[in-house]
Amino acid sequence: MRYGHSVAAVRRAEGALMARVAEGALMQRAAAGLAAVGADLLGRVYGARVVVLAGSGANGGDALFAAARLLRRGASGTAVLLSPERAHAEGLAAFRAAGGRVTGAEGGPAAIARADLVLDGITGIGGKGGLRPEAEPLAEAAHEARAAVVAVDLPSGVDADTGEVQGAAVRADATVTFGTYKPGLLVDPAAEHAGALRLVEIGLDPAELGPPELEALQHADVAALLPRPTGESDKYRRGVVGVVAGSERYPGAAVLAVSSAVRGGAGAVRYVGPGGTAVLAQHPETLVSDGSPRGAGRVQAWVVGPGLGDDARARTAVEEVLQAPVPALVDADGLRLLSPEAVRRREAPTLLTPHAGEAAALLGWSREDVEAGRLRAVRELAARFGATVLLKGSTTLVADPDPAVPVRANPTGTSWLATAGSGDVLSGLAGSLLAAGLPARDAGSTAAYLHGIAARLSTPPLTAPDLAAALPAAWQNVSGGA
Ligand SMILES: NC(=O)C1=CN([C@@H]2O[C@H](COP(=O)(O)OP(=O)(O)OC[C@H]3O[C@@H](n4cnc5c(N)ncnc54)[C@H](OP(=O)(O)O)[C@@H]3O)[C@@H](O)[C@H]2O)[C@@H](O)CC1
Ligand SMILES: [K+]
Repeated sequence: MRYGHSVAAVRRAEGALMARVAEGALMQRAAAGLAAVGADLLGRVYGARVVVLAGSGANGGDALFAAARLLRRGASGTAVLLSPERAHAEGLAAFRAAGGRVTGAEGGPAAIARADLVLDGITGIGGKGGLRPEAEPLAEAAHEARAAVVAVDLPSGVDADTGEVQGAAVRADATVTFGTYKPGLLVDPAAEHAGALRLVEIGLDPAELGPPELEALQHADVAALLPRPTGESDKYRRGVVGVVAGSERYPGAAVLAVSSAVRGGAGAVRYVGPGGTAVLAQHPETLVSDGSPRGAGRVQAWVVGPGLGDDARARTAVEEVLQAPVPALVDADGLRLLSPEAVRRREAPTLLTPHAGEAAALLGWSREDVEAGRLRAVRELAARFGATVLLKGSTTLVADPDPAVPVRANPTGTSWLATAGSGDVLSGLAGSLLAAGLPARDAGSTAAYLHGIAARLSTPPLTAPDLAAALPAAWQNVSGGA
């Protein structure tokens, strides 16, 4: 698991640690880790040209000390100081002593254009708002240069706690972060600025850090969560998932949601709706009925919404699913038809799976506001509906209704997932995991993880059926065949 802690938690743990170690020791640990990543990216340090973008805080200090280490191994270097009179004094002295040159912001773009490596030490967790105007041309030049850009702790200009980006921010190829991940590194739009993530341990005490704001599953976490049949299992004990999807107008959504539900860990899939013939043609193992959910027989979880349309039948289906005493996933058209009150009244878990546009409609926000403030949006939805909410996107987020429970951010997303029917595949899969007994946050985050891996294993440009077909391979890839 990767954990993302708030700036307040990092400051608290840093304060406790600083009281126990020699002054400057933490910065040296950070600089050593940063220099090692820089050396890795350069391949050959001797003769390489390193540029440091140094703000006035400790973030600039880290970058200057790291550059000094590279200079001592034969690199040449220029520090671009954003406020020359307030640069980190010890870092600057070490950099100069190692032979580094110094310039003001105006000399930055020319130096960056010739660089092999740019260390972005403008701001770290002390940064407020986007980049200031004097730093913007430097971020721009770094983005355009051929140099590898390494962000120190965070890409400067992104919000560490929320992942929001107000105005300009540095775009890095890699980010070396210290002690713990920050939520912003795992949530878009900031995550898009961070590139590959590297964590450098500096000795922060987990007890001082406290619970994380955010978590990102890794392979081993997902492998441990995936349901596995035992000797005692039969199809009913493994869970039956009911899928209410598709309509005369959109029969394809039914087939897609079922195609992932049958591959999602439940023992059987019950399909309810007018698409039974199309579903059976693709998945003869499905139990089909064209009545309404209430009369369809027992299930351990319902999925309602993909391609459902909005006629009277669709409305009744959503109502009946929300009245059922089993976990329910509501997606797509189901989100337009649900009554918030009916969701709040439920005792069994509810998982809502909106994309940004649907989330905006549910919240009464603009789509742009949801996209810019994804963490805020998903938490707000979970609180308002008293439900688990999966907000789709390149970093899909899953929030529990209890605000003390960390939000899960999915690290496996890819832009190839932005394809028609991809959401239907995700709902069938997550519903199947719910029926197999996973709690809603685990079902949603595990489904998002596998969905992303399936996309990565498929040959682009991928289609939704490819994605469903790749789920067994994704499952194997994550669980190592176990
Ligand atoms: N956590 C740990 O254990 C360890 C942390 N370490 C490191 O310390 C870093 C935090 O350092 P920090 O607290 O000195 O703040 P930092 O991020 O350098 O920036 C503050 C300066 O930036 C300025 N500034 C603000 N906003 C701005 C903007 N939008 N655009 C431009 N400038 C802006 C502001 O200046 P002012 O407002 O005074 O002009 C202020 O002086 C942390 O990220 C990590 O790298 C490591 O050394 C090892 C141990
Ligand atoms: K930075």
